[in-house]
Amino acid sequence: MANYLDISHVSMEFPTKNGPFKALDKVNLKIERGEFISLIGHSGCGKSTVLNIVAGLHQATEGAIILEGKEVNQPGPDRAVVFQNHSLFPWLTVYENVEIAVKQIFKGKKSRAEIKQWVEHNLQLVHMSHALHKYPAEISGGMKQRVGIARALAMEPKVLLMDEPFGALDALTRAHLQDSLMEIQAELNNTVILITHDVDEAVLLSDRIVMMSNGPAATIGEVLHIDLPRPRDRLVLADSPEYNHYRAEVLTFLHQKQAKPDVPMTNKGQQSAPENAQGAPVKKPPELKQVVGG
Ligand SMILES: Nc1ncnc2c1ncn2[C@@H]1O[C@H](COP(=O)(O)OP(=O)(O)OP(=O)(O)O)[C@@H](O)[C@H]1O
Repeated sequence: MANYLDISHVSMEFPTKNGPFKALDKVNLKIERGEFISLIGHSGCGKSTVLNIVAGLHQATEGAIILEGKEVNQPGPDRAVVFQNHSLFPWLTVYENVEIAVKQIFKGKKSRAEIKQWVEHNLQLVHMSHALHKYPAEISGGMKQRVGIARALAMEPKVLLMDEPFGALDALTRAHLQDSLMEIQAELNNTVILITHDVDEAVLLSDRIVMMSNGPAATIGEVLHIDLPRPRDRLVLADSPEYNHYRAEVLTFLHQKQAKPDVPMTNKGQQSAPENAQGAPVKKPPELKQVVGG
């Protein structure tokens, strides 16, 4: 079905002590059911703001979010969010962290046995069945992120919103989670908006990559359709001319069309990270956020 989710003429102005700051200007994006969309752009361009508006956490100054024909302007279980820093309750086990969301959503609709089965099924999807009774402090960062994804999936949201869900993970764990996400996507066909700074991640996972211009008053610069057959295998794709063409298109957008000065500062006062030879951000202290580059 076309236009499952419509981000329609969305502008956002934040009040600041120096007067209003226009972060977004007329962002327009129509997303089909089951589409996997990545949002990419330089640090501070407004990706999280777009996601937070879709999630209902921010109110757009202008425009609207229409989901299945209805305007949404507050948070709801139809839009589950997975953040970069897993948000598990430390006093609950892996199982209980998912169960709490499932009980909230399916109260009165699923029996106790069905709830148990559903929680276990979703944890199985993210390969966490072996750790049901562990506490967050007893599992790795990658595992916590898996649990966060299971919790979001278990809510059966209409749209899954992911804000750099793998940003804090090492490259190998990140690759495993990307593969898991592709498997899950093949099975469930979720509608997903993913924010990422990782060009390879965007090309590997997406049906479309939405590239945002630099702020202030950021908007959608270009949209790239990724017409690679699924299932996608990162090793096969590494040698694929099509894959490398898409990758080059995104890099050209970011580093030529929307190039930033050598040492960019966002208006959050954060300095960008240096990149390695592949254009991936180099690991840096946790207080600095990773960026695509400058
Ligand atoms: N509550 C706020 N008040 C004032 N300005 C804000 C607020 N939230 C975000 N901004 C500004 O809006 C712009 C977009 O921020 P946003 O966090 O959406 O960018 P981003 O692309 O997600 O950045 P990053 O990639 O670094 O996470 C930035 O200039 C930011 O400083």
